[in-house]
Order: sequence, then C-alpha cells, then structure tokens
Amino acid sequence: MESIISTVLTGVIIVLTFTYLYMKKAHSFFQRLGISGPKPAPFFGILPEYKKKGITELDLELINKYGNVVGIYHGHKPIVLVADPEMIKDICVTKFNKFKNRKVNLDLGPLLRKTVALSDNSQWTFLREHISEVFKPNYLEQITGKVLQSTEHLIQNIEQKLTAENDFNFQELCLAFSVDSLCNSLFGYNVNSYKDRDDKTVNMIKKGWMAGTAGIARPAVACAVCPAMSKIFSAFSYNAIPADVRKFLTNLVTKKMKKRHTEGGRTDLLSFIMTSSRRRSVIVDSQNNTTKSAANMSSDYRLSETEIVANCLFFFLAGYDTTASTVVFTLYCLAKHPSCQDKVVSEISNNLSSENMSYHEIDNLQYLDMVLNETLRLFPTYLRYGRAVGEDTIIKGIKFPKGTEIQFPIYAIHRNKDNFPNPEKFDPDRFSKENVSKRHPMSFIPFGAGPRDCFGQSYAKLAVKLAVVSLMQKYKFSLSSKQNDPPTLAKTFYLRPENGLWLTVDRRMCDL
Ligand code: HEM
Repeated sequence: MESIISTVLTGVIIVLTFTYLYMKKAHSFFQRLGISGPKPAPFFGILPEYKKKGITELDLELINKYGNVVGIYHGHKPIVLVADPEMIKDICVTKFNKFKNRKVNLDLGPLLRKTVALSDNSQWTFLREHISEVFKPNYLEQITGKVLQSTEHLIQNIEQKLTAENDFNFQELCLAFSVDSLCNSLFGYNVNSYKDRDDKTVNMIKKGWMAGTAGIARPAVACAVCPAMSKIFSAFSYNAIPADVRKFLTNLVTKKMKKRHTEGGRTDLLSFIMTSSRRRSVIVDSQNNTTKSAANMSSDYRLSETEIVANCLFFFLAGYDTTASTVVFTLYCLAKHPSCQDKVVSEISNNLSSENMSYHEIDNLQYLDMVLNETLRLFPTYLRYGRAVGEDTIIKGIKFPKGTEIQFPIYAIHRNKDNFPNPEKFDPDRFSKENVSKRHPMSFIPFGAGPRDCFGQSYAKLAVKLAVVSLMQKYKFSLSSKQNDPPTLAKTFYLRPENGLWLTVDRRMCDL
C-alpha cells in the first residue's frame, strides 16, 4: 500500500514540476524579447481580467500603463498588442507578405476553414479575390433596394411599438434589421424576423452565429491554457458549427445556387459570387479533396459549393452583431447630440431627391459619413483583430519571432489622446477631409487595415447609413430616462451595449 502511495506521489510531483517548468518557460517569452506587460496569472495569464474588465477597459489600461507595444498571455500563449500607428502600417501594409495570415489556435472545423477569414496563403488569396469583388459599388448599387426593404420592416416594427410606448430598446430591433438585411442581400430572402420570430432560416443563422462566436470561447480558452488540447479537439473532429446548422445552410445555399444556375436573373450577393467565381480555372473542393478543371465543368460556377456555403455563413458571423450595434451606437450618439442630429436631418432633406435612395446618393452624404466614422471611432464594434508573424521580423527595434500572434487593440487606439485629442468627446468634425489628412491613417482602423482588411465594410456602411437615414426621415431620437449614459459595455468580444440601448422616439411633424 505504502509503495503505491509513494509511486502516486512521485508521479504527481513529477507532473507538477514539469507543468511548473513549462509555465515558467512559456511565461518568460516577453522577458526574453524585452517587451513589457502585466505579470501573468499562473496557467491563465491575462484571461481572468477579461471577465472582470472586458476588452475595452483592459486594453485602455494596458496601453496607458505599458505603452504602444504590450506583451500579454492567453493562458500560456503569448500575444503582442500593437497600438503604434506606424508599426500597424508596417505589419498590415508595408510588410504584409510577412504577416499575411491570422493565427488560428483552434481548428474550428472543415467548413469554417474554407472561409476567407480563416484561410491562409494561396487559398486566402484566391477566396479573397473572388469573393471580395461582390462588395464593390457596382454590385452594392444593385442590392440597395433589398437593404431598403429591411429598413421598411424596421420602421413597421417601430410603428407597431409606438402604438403602446415611445421609449424602447433598439438593440433587438436593430439586430433583426441586420439579419434581415443580410438575408435579403445575400439570398434575396425578404423576411421580417422581429415580427416572424419562428422563421427557421433566421433561427438557424442565429444559432450558427452564437456557436461560431461566443460558442468557441471555452474551447479557445482550453487550448490557450493547455496547447495540447488543440490536438485533442482535432482528434475528435471538433466542429464549431453544429451539425443541424451545417446541414440546413448547406441545403439552403445549394438549393438557391441551383435556382440561380437554371433561372438566372437574380440580383443578390449569392448570384454575384457565382458569376465572379466563373473566372476560376481549377476547382478545388478541399472537403472531398478533389481537383477539377473548370473547362470540364458543366456547372456555371467555379468556387466549390462548400466554399460558397462557408463564406455565406461567415458573412453572418462577421456582420450580424457588428452592423446592428453600429446602427444602435450611431442612434445613441445622435440622440445625445441633437445639434448633430439636426445637421444630419438637414443634409438628408437637402440632398435626397427621391423616395428610393440610391447607393451613390447615400454615399454622397458627407456629414453622415463623418458621424458614422466618429461613432465607429468611439464604438468600434470589432474590438481586436490580429495577424500571425510569418517570419522573424524586426520592427522599430522589436523582434517579432516567427509564429507569434499580434493583435491590434482598436478601441484603445481610437481613444488614445495622441491620436485623437480629447478622445471621449463626440466630434464628427474630426473626420473632415482637412482633419483626416493631418492624422496617421492607421490611427483609425475600425475595419482593420491593408490587403486583408474587412471587405464587408462597404456593405456594412451602406446598411447602417440606409437604416439611419430611413429612421431620421421619420423620427426624432433622444436618450431615454431608462438608458445609462455612457452606456455600459458588455464584456464580449464584439462591442455592444450590455443592457440594450434605450431611446425615446417621436414622430417628425412631416416626413422629410
Ligand atoms: C460594422 C460592421 C463591421 C465591422 C466593424 C467589421 C470589422 C472587421 C475587422 C476589424 C476585420 C479584420 C480586418 C483585418 O484583419 O485587417 C474584419 C474582417 C472581415 N470582415 Fe468585417 N466588419 C463588419 C462587417 C462585416 C460584414 C457585414 C461582412 C460581410 C458581409 C464582413 C466580412 C468580413 C470578412 C470576410 C473579413 C475577413 C477578411 C479577410 O480575412 O480577408 N464584415 N471585419
């Protein structure tokens, strides 16, 4: 008995000693590179701080205390936060080829692996080239009417609410607008999901969104604390997107593709993606591991079906919450600053000629653009983005070893007084042409930067502007007494108000 106990004890001591030595070595990474940062908590590094403070407060604190380059640990995984605009330019633009990919520490499954955002090197180049094209103005012009249909639903839902009260939470309404607008723009599926809460397509998309965003937090933490876990997840074929969502979306997209293939004549992003992919000469379906020459294909499209399904799903992961929260924060800023709201309203009434607003008319509203940029400066709904170091590189005397992960703390960069004096103040004039030209371009990066920036930004800006214009034409907004000011921010990866956003709505005497 005694010998069993002593063997077990010896085993435990050996395991603990190895774990301790591993942790010590992992947590000395930044010391060896001469990069400063907070002392990591054993095993978890900085992870517990996210729960306490949220990314926003934590990033502000870190950059204020340690400067524009900070070393932090997610569990045992080192991450360099870079907030220096010149270094951001080097990493994202000038030396892009050395920092082309994102660092993926957990394989999210074969479907998400085929998205532009999570693919690497030549697969990324190919996907990006074909898919990003459909977000160019000539295509967006054709889907403007579809986004407008979703703004009509938004107004119907507000009118319904106004029969009972004029004080309500806009977060839910705008989330519904965002998913409706994406469904309509992407597949021509015109839905009012705020009213029709049982809509199966929207519910499946929301389930996929939840699984692909908040749902990956725990597995990601497990891999950060114990890197060997990523192998275990792979061995068990971990898939971030539940099987029923994958099956539903695959059926939906392939059915819609067949219809477009046989009938044609659609104006939605899916049709545009199919057209754009025709130029591809070789088709690789990595799920089936097959390669075909496009010339031998009888079908009309050239991206594999799985690639198209994956990227359609990703548009919801990337655009659903971010677009909705941007509408909500813009309304909040305008409600809080009535003189800016008046300026937006007079710009609309002076410049918009017809009921049916065109892409170009909306794009020409310069003051609205300044308001949106200033909102995104204060409330960048995507809080951090990152790059992996592809080869050892020295920037401004700091060595970035190959394989290291870099993240850019957008919220802290936008609220740094060196970039934006008096940073807490809402002042759209910061985005006048003259003022923009005086600033470093990388001090404002709500959509990332360089060849791998967000190509959905043109769609997101169009959707937000159409929603804001449609609402301003009908209603006047002020802050509700139920709304705390400034709004408490949720401690999530995407920026959103914690308890929704409450606004008071009054009908304008006559529509603009
Ligand atoms: C206000 C809304 C949005 C914000 C704030 C936002 C922000 C961002 C940011 C910061 C990145 C990382 C860029 C980089 O690494 O340099 C990104 C990437 C991306 N976003 Fe967005 N996004 C928004 C909406 C959308 C929408 C609506 C779509 C698609 C319909 C979209 C699709 C993408 C894609 C595909 C990528 C990856 C690009 C690549 O890896 O090449 N985003 N977004």
